[in-house]
Amino acid sequence: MGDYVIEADRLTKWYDGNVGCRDISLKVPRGVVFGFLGPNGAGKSTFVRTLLGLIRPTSGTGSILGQPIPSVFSRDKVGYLPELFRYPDWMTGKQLLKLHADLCGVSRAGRTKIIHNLLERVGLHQRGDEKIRGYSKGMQQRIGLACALLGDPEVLFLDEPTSALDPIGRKEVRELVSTLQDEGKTVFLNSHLLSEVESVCNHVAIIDKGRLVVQGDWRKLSAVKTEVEVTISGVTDRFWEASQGLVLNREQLDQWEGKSSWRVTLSDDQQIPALVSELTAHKLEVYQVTPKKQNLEDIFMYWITRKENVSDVDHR
Ligand SMILES: Nc1ncnc2c1ncn2[C@@H]1O[C@H](COP(=O)(O)OP(=O)(O)OP(=O)(O)O)[C@@H](O)[C@H]1O
Repeated sequence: MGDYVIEADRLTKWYDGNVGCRDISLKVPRGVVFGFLGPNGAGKSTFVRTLLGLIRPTSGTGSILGQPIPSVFSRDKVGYLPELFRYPDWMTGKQLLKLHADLCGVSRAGRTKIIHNLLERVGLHQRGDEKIRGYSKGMQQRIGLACALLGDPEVLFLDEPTSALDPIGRKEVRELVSTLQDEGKTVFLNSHLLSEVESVCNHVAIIDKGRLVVQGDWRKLSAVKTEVEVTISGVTDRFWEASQGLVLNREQLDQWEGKSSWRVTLSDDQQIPALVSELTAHKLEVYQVTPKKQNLEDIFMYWITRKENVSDVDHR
């Protein structure tokens, strides 16, 4: 089996002439948490459902765990939490898990313990005997997560796993995802919550209007110039003129008691020492030099709002 757990080659799905996802090629290495991102309607769920064999691709190919899709073998080792799910609400949480255990062939021996552990894992251990109709949305999402984990899958597809959860629940699911990764599982995570994706994923793919825009380690996808906040005193126009080659742009943020703070744009972070040297060479008093850290949201917005779509494929 290759190093890639999920592979797609130009996977395409059209719905009656409307694009669902188009020409998406990607490779997900084993053991990573892979963030699959895109605005509403970008084609994330379509891509996942196509990979899972729930809908037929119009063209292109894919494989999970080395098995071409759709494959019964790979489904056996895959857990899936769909975005829109509805469970029989007359069942209790435990009954639902027993039903799913039957469906995915979990052996009867040890089943009670497995279900008990799963309920504990998703924070529902005291609510397993209650009917699902009495569950809150967040509890329904937790029981869905437990269903996805039944059968101890090697690969998990989680479509918006925290959309109904409160901040505590989100933190718990983040921790659960990290634990799953520690156990060697591969997690394919669709989410709009970029701050969450940022904290659990290194690898991401961003799609828009059905097409892949970019993929790779999100910290390396930054194509935005470096921004630095500086607080100085004694700055003159002469200084800015002298540093034209270095400072690509500047914006004054504040001014008080002879000091001023600026947001300065440099071509990259290698230029920060040069900026500091330039400031001191001009005998300016430097109170603060703080590079602005880019978060996943900055990077997402950059790639989604830029004019031309360029694929930067990085499978490391
Ligand atoms: N069953 C369907 N029939 C027709 N069009 C569909 C169907 N499912 C999705 N689409 C269309 O395909 C496109 C991609 O939808 P999809 O649900 O895959 O996007 P998404 O990125 O998962 O969106 P969201 O973040 O809002 O869940 C949208 O234009 C959507 O309207």
